[in-house]
Amino acid sequence: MSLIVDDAVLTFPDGAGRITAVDHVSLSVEPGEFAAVTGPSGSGKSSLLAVAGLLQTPDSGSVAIGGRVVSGLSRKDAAAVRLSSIGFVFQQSNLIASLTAAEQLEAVARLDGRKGKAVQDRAMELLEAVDLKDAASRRPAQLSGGQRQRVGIARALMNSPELLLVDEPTSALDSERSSAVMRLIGDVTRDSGVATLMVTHDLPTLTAVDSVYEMVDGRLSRSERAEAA
Ligand SMILES: Nc1ncnc2c1ncn2[C@@H]1O[C@H](COP(=O)(O)OP(=O)(O)OP(=O)(O)O)[C@@H](O)[C@H]1O
Repeated sequence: MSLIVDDAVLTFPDGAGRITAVDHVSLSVEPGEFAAVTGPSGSGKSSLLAVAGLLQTPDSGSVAIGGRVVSGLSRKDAAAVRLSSIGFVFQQSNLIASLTAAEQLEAVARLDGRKGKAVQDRAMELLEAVDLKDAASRRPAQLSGGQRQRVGIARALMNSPELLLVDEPTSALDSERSSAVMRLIGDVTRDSGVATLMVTHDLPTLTAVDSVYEMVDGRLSRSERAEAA
């Protein structure tokens, strides 16, 4: 299994008490599996992604990536795991305005201490996978919203992560572009063997996913929609 969340609990201070954002959640995602979590606003979806992405340490329970328990690491070690093993795709593509599409990807490798021809080749290979090879030298202002999101997806795969975490990737896109981005995430998940966990409100596009979970009040359950998807 690429991702195993085991009985995770995450609480936040709330006035005199605490609010339970993630309530005894267990979940596993296999290599090449595209799993989606839906649920109402405030149900804990982003908190679950933050736990899986080592941005929040659970109060109890554990997170394992590629068979290694990674919850409870020091900040420095958690940052190293994030860089080497986890790709993030956000609601907005969060690209750097001054860099070309290829440079956005190369910058990630540089953070990991890698540069040169192998890195440039990997960036071009990924831009080709998201159908943007011809746009490699364009800057974000010269790309459409959907193209920017595709650069963001390619960038998240640059360090060949075991786990891809995706937060509402289509909230800024119209329905046609949303479907294309979903299909693309499904394709790269299967082709690269990464385990993908996505949070979304975007129910119509869930046909592209392998498994669907629903989060309500911090608790996660397998959705009946999984059968339909
Ligand atoms: N940093 C924080 N401090 C305090 N409370 C928080 C914090 N982050 C989230 N919460 C609370 O935890 C609960 C779950 O929030 P979360 O953002 O995970 O939900 P969500 O399902 O992702 O919502 P949305 O769909 O609106 O993004 C909410 O009650 C929220 O107010």
